[in-house]
Amino acid sequence: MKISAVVVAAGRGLRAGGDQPKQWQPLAGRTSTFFALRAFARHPDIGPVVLVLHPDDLEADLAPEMPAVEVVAGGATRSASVRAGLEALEGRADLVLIHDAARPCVSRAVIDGVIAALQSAPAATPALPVVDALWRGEDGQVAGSVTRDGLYRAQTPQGFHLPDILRAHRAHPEGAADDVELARRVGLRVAITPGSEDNLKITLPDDLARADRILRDRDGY
Ligand SMILES: Nc1ccn([C@@H]2O[C@H](COP(=O)(O)OP(=O)(O)OP(=O)(O)O)[C@@H](O)[C@H]2O)c(=O)n1
Ligand SMILES: C[C@](O)(CO)[C@H](O)COP(=O)(O)O
Repeated sequence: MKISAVVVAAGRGLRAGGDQPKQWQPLAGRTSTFFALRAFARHPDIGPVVLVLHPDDLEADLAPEMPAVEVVAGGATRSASVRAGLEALEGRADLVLIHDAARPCVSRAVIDGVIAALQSAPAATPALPVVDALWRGEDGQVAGSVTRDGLYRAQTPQGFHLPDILRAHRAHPEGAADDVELARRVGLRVAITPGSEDNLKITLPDDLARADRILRDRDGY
């Protein structure tokens, strides 16, 4: 089966702050987008790879050393950006892995876990079980406990059969937090595969430094 990838990099990174969006800030000598893209571009079983950029970034010489990929313009929401990438792939792949450019430390093992699950499942996502106690807070006070049983922290790449996830996006242009949620809205069952603590999403200011440490600790990063 032909496996493609969509890497979404069209957000503005408001929660992370900084003088440019988080996916373009310096990280281990490159950028988060570089490392996220490279994980898919150098995988021997994956291609084509589509990079989704903010319209303002299309003309910018943001990444002279980027892996060779196709580029399309994203939209105002993550879902709109993903859909732009999926539309560009229509008819050219069987499977698609959808990944955040803001998750630069994704490993080959996490990617391969999703691909393996897609051989028998309609959709698959890496995730980590919640291990901490969970509370609801009100006015700075602990107001109650929430069971952690059966709760997971979602990661990417989220994997699908390309026609299925295109159908889900077209049926639900209102979008959702992630593609798993849209897939479930059209009735797809989504398998959970092993995630990794290293596969963090750069979201808040300190996350860049953490990702930097993870990448520099890897051999030949
Ligand atoms: N309109 C958008 C919004 C998000 N993304 C991408 O989706 C991924 C996950 O989104 P998130 O972490 O929420 O990124 P931002 O929207 O950029 O962050 P923030 O909400 O802090 O502004 C990121 O790689 C981001 O670039 C995108 O391609 N298009
Ligand atoms: C897709 C995702 O990375 C799953 O954890 C996440 O939903 C992306 O965006 P969010 O704005 O941080 O929810």
